[in-house]
Amino acid sequence: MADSKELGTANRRISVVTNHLIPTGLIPTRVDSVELCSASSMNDNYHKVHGEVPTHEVVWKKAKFFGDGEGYGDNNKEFVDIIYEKAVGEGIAKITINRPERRNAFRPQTIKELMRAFNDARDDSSVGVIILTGKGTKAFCSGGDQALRTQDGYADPNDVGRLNVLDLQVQIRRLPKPVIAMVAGYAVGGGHILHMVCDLTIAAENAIFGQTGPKVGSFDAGYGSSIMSRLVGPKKAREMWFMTRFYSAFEAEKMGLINTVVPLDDLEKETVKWCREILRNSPTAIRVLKAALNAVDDGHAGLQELGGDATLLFYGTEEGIEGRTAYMQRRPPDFSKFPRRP
Ligand SMILES: CC(C)(COP(=O)(O)OP(=O)(O)OC[C@H]1O[C@@H](n2cnc3c(N)ncnc32)[C@H](O)[C@@H]1OP(=O)(O)O)[C@@H](O)C(=O)NCCC(=O)NCCSC(=O)CCC(=O)c1ccccc1C(=O)O
Repeated sequence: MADSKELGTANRRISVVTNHLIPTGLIPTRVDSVELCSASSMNDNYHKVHGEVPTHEVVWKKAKFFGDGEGYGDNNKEFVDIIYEKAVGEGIAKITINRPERRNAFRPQTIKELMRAFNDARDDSSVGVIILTGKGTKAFCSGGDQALRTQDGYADPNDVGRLNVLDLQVQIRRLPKPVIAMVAGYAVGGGHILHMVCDLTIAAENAIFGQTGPKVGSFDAGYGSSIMSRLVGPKKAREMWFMTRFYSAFEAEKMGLINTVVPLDDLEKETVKWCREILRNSPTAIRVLKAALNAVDDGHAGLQELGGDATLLFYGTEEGIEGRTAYMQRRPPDFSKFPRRP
């Protein structure tokens, strides 16, 4: 009779073969592949060296602003629409939309606060991963607050119409750290788009995904259409937008819209585990990969982000330093010792 190690090896081989044979999208379910190839059954040096991801309880603390906090002082008690926290002793920031009575619908004020928090998390070099979530278990976010919708966007306190969520989408997309959407309950309308622009989505079993725009006289012809098409394919994206149906977490996972589904009670624990797993890896590698994964879709802006990372790395090389030093010393640079690599 085969021992568990042999079974594990056999399962892995079957998994490799089947994953090659079955076109992506037709692989039955995540559960099948996990059964075939469980990481815990792997006994190779890679797993011995890196070990298990720690699962101890995370401790959240209201975030102190890393920089000047733009008038928000040392803590964020002035935030009204969001809660901004950082994990004690680990590089995780958590930003929570805090309008549960409105299913976490956003208004211009919400977006402004979210942008301030994301900006701080970007600037704080102790932060490596950011979680975006909604307060409570009923909704991640239900999109723009329809009660405030005017003829030119969503009314701010001065009655000026704004669609500033579009700026937030760009900010998340360009932020050089992974942003993880942690979704319980509804992620619909503009809330659905917010999870799509995040790098990863971890959903609770009660999560529901969908676009409602064409029912309420709205649409997102920007990232909300193009990124969706990339995630689920052009046909399914048309279905989501044209039909305005809602999809369960399991359907969303099957469609490639999200990364994984976990029991509601485990949502934060699992999300933090994913954060810790990412945080063990090279921040520069993650940064460049995020830029690279977005580059083609984001056109010139995507190229600029990736190109900026190349410059950032080049500044740290002897070759880059020689150029600057020569300028400061008023002499021609000597690049002769630097290889012209094949
Ligand atoms: C989310 C629901 C399906 C949840 O249903 P249910 O659990 O039964 O709760 P309700 O009783 O409906 O809601 C409780 C309470 O919350 C209020 N509420 C919920 N959602 C909103 C909202 N979006 N705006 C305002 N208020 C909301 C609801 O009225 C209730 O209040 P009471 O006072 O207790 O009655 C369901 O709530 C639902 O369908 N919600 C609306 C979903 C929706 O259509 N959202 C708007 C989609 S359009 C959009 O988001 C555009 C956003 C945008 O800014 C944009 C514009 C242009 C380009 C791009 C974008 C973009 O990307 O975002």
